[in-house]
Amino acid sequence: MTAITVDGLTKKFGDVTAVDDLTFTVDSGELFGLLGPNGAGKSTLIKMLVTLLQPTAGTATVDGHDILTERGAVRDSIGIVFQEPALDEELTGAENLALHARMYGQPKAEREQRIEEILELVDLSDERDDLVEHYSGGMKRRLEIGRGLMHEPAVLFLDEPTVGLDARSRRDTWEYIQQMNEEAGISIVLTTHYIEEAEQLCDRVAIVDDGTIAALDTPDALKGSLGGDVVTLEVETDAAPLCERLERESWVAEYTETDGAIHVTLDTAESRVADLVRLADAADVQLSSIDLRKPNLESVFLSVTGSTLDERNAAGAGTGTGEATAVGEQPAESAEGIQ
Ligand SMILES: Nc1ncnc2c1ncn2[C@@H]1O[C@H](COP(=O)(O)OP(=O)(O)OP(=O)(O)O)[C@@H](O)[C@H]1O
Repeated sequence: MTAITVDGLTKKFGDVTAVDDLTFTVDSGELFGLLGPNGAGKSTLIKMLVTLLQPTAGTATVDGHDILTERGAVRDSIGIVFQEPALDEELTGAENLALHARMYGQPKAEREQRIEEILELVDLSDERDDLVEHYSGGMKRRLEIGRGLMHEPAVLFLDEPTVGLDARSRRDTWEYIQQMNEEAGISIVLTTHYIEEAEQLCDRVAIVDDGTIAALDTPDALKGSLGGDVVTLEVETDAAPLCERLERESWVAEYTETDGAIHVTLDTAESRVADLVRLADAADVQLSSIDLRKPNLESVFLSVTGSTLDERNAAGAGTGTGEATAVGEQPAESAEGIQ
């Protein structure tokens, strides 16, 4: 089943094309990541999918409902957690969830049971009656994610779910996101500019750059597209005899020789290090060091966009809107509020 279909979706702001003719699908139950630098167009895409922004062209369906013609049904089937915190700090955790449930018109009995389930899911049962102002950053984020799940949406949108969190809270939040995806079977679309987040968490990742999708696949397939791991052998003597032997090995995808080193591309390099050392011995070539590098999404980003994500983030700083629309604060183009 398909959770989301995106068909030629485009958004222009004056001369700026924030989202440029995107077409892709998200499967039901999938944890789908939009990875890209600040200003790539991720938030704009999400805002169109959750019906907060009107597309310039194209359309999409969410849980089978068209974002242009069935806005109410789309809104009933989604949960949203934006970058900007949208909790009432002067209420307790449980009260924040109750407020949300009342807005969705959940009956009291159902609401109370759901609040306890959600608090347990995000591990905040013991803090249910503490004021949110006393929560840590990670706890607030967990409560927000839980709140997005209160009305049992089919699809949950998370815009930069771990931005501003320390490394420990980030990892904890990843665990909760994964748990919700697996246990509640909910489809999740998240945006991130953290390589590791996309790599660790997502079933499939779309690399978004300048409003377009530069690559889309599972993290493993994206990394695999680079042709394998790279082992760099630094040599103290003439490399030629070793190159001759590498030429004959079927498990060597390719090798390049630079000054004092041979870079060998191959699959599952860790299982071939001993073979490489043996070949060097047999060729009578002295090695001074061996370095093994696995491709990561950073190298994929570099390969498909021509620059690193950090370079793009630095260049894009100030070009993005820098803020997400908080829940309830819809832009002028949106006719109705959304919670
Ligand atoms: N309301 C707006 N008016 C004019 N330009 C906008 C508006 N919203 C976004 N943009 C522009 O559209 C482009 C994409 O911005 P968007 O916020 O979608 O990127 P992003 O990938 O989500 O980055 P960030 O995480 O920094 O928000 C940027 O060039 C941005 O300046």
